[in-house]
Amino acid sequence: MIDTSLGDVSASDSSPFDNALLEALTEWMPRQRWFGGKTTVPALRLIGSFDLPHGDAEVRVTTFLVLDEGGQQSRLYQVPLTVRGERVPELESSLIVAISAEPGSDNPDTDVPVNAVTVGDEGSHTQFVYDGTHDLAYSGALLDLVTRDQASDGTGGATATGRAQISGHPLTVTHAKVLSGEQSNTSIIMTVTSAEGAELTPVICKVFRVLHHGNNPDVVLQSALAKAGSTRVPASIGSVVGQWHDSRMPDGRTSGHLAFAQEFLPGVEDAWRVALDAVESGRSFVAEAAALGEATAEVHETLASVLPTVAPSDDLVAGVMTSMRRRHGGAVREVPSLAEHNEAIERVFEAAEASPWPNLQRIHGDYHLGQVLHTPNGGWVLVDFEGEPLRPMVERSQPDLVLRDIAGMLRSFDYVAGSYAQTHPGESATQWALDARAAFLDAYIARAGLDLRANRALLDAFEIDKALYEAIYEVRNRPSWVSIPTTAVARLANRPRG
Ligand SMILES: Nc1ncnc2c1ncn2[C@@H]1O[C@H](COP(=O)(O)OP(=O)(O)O)[C@@H](O)[C@H]1O
Ligand SMILES: O=P(O)(O)O[C@H]1O[C@H](CO)[C@@H](O[C@H]2O[C@H](CO)[C@@H](O)[C@H](O)[C@H]2O)[C@H](O)[C@H]1O
Repeated sequence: MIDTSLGDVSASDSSPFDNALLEALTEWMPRQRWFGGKTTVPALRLIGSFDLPHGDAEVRVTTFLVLDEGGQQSRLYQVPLTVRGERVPELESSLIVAISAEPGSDNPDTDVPVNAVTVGDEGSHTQFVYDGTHDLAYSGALLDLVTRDQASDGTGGATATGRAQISGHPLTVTHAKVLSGEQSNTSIIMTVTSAEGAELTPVICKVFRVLHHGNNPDVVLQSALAKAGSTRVPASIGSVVGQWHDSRMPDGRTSGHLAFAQEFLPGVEDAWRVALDAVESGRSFVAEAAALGEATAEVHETLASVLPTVAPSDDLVAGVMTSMRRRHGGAVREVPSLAEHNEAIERVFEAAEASPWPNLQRIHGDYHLGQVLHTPNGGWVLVDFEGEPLRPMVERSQPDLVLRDIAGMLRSFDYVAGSYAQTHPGESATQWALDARAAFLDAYIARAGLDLRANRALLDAFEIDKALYEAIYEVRNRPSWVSIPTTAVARLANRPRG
């Protein structure tokens, strides 16, 4: 259990309204996709909150920073809320709670609905609390904070500060919609106009749900690439940095990214969908995989030129191998059938450890087909540089080996074949995946000048490591898919080696 003494809103600051709301969030948060502690009842504590300035006096736009101490590891969540005196029919499905207070009373009569639509007892002092990410008022206030470099000081020492990357361009949000799907954060797609009323390229603003100390690699890496003029990421618009109390820090405070806004590329498909369409219709993916290999090498090259790189000292190599072995142990605990390959895996790890290693540098970190978008004119564009959600944030922010990204994408081609075989019994897309793999590697090697095949044990070790990660991910999230990575572990660990 980590030290969770983050500090909190002092008893005198914490109003009956806050307490009632926290009780409602205890019911509501576990039903949200981004909530991580699925197996335990949350134990929530409010550690701070801040309001965002905006023009509508009828609505309060606020954000609660809520610590969940219910699981093995505490998690700090960002929960944007809007509070309105009137019920809004269009926001009905985003209603979290209605809280009624007698005028002048310290003890509000709280109505915590079992689900968001069974709210009763609405008096003239009822406050309707909505999931802010679905309320246009929140989107407008958030983008204002970013593009106007505004700041907000809140309770419990919490603050939020906008950092525009395009200066002098205040934007008005005219429409906003939360991106649907299985996301670990909440992304809002915003239709925006300029100060003169002209409709501009839409914006996607990712609201980070689980907060971490330090800079988020998604913001750092995409901003650095965009600043370097790379067209392999969407243009960056800006970010929000938060501060909050954390008694584990020397000065009792910490900071981290709260949100990231970038250009939204409308009508694009991710490479996972493009690849599935190809395999379903019997089309090769060789040309697309080659272009992806080249785009990947280009992004790695840019990252190495604008962010630190480091030579593979014995200590660094040992650190990476320790983390691989730790993951191997964890995967065997969660998927015991993997144990039959323990010795073979260890042999690959030992061979990898003894191999020559390239320099370490910043990388994507969780690279797979779902993280790449196909744009009609610009080819492949990469998103979501946050790293593997199951890996600690400090590790994700360190220089690493490009082989981790390469292995991630190679695993993804295998996943296409694996998912195809599941839905087409008796058929195989193995050759389709092998061809895509060869084309990706050839193009990467040609552009980067790094012969990934010359040192096969190192690449095998990273592929095994990724497949072990996937086995853990699948057993926790999609148990019917776990055979895709476990079959790969068996194949890679026992591959004949000269
Ligand atoms: N700039 C963008 N333009 C168009 N679509 C995007 C953009 N950024 C993200 N997406 C879409 O949103 C999905 C989720 O974004 P992602 O950054 O992966 O969020 P999460 O961290 O929550 O998984 C992506 O797979 C992609 O389909
Ligand atoms: O949520 P993220 O996109 O950051 O990544 C997590 O979820 C991915 C699944 O959506 C998972 O990717 C695995 O499944 C993909 C097919 O759905 C496949 O293309 C990837 O190769 C495979 O790793 C990813 O591992 C996980 O971190």
